[in-house]
Amino acid sequence: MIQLHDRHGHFIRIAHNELSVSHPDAVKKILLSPLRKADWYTIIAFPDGRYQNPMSTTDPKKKIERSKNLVPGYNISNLLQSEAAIDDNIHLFRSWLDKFSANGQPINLDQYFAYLTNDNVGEVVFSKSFGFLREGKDIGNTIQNSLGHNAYVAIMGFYGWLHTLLVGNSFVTWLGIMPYGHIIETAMNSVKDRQRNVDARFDLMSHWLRALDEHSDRMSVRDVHAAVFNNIAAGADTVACGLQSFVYHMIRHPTAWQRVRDEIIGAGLLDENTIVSFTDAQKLPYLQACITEALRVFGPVPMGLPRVVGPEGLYIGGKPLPGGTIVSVNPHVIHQSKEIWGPDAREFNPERWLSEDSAKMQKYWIPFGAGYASCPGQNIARIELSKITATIVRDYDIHLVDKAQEWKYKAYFTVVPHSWPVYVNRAKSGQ
Ligand code: HEM
Repeated sequence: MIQLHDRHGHFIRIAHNELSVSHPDAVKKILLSPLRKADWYTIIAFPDGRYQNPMSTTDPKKKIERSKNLVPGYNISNLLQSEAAIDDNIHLFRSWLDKFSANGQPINLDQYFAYLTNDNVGEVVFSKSFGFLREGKDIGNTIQNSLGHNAYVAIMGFYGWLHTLLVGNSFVTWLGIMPYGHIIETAMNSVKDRQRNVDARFDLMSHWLRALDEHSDRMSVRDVHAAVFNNIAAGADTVACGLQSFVYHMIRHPTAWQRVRDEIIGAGLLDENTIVSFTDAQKLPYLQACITEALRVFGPVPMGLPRVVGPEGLYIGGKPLPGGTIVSVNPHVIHQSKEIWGPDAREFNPERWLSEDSAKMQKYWIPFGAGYASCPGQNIARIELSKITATIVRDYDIHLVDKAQEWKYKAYFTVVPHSWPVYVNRAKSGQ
């Protein structure tokens, strides 16, 4: 899509009634305005159409109404109640890195990042890890299957009727034959357990069950189930990709790696028995610039976010777009635009975020989308990315097994990189 825009300009017709738009005004005129989401989103009602949720709801007003019951849980101070549980998972993750470091064997970080982010999302949403890190394996092939789910959603969203016929119906849900096994089972059991003890911990589910208690007129237990599915589905691959992008680009820029380590040492965050806290990691401007740049140069969502032009039509860059046209804004396309970012748009350059122009650039930085439909989980992502990257850079040296090897990736609604094995070594303390 990036190459097509390079060759043919701001507007690429990608279906009979759909345009991919790369014009700099697209963020403001498409994502930041209250245009209806395209029908593709209706597939997000998983496992079937009874489980409507904010993402599957295309009408902006109804979407905002649905989100209202769920959003208070996502504020930072609530989320930080799960920080100790995230720390426990990062300790487990480090014990795997230490094992590979000790035996000198290469590690596929994509797998271990996926275990870590799945276990973290379990903790944040319903105070339960899925146990991937404890076992050091993809229990029941769940993560592999979720990749199939990711591909299915990206494609079948365009064939809603076929999806309903094949799997998106209550009969198939009742049969219980879909391959989400371990994740859905753990999630459903947790909702059931928690309904007996709403106050077990201050996690997202406790907020949602309390909202259900207070507003049973505008919410049902199915809304809670849908929110749990949705957050688990949206909250692991994405953060894992962000972590991969950070490490992959930083090990190719060793001076940036060292500069972050120096920043951490300079801030006195030297105790290797502790995981760097979110509060401390936030105070490291160069680390934050590197995370921001990793999400820009290769962010987790490479698919267009489609909206429908209202009946009055829309002008973008002087081009008239008739009412009913589907217009989509692809974060990868916007993030690679030389018109927006300059000639080094396709290079990893964290310094751009420390320049005077960074505030102007921020409005084109859309890894989490933008506007009324943007990612509600971005604070969770920021907490995880800040803590995990700071701890890894402080504690490890990482090298590609084959310096010339580029990663490979599978791109659906989210993109999942793989095949870039590395050696990890414990860093000498304070260097
Ligand atoms: C770096 C990590 C992440 C990125 C880049 C990301 C990006 C996105 C994007 C682009 C969307 C769709 C916006 C649209 O349709 O216009 C989205 C939606 C969503 N994300 Fe994230 N996300 C991340 C992490 C998370 C996490 C950690 C969670 C929760 C645990 C989460 C939960 C959700 C949910 C529930 C939706 C659908 C919400 C709605 O439409 O109201 N995301 N995310």
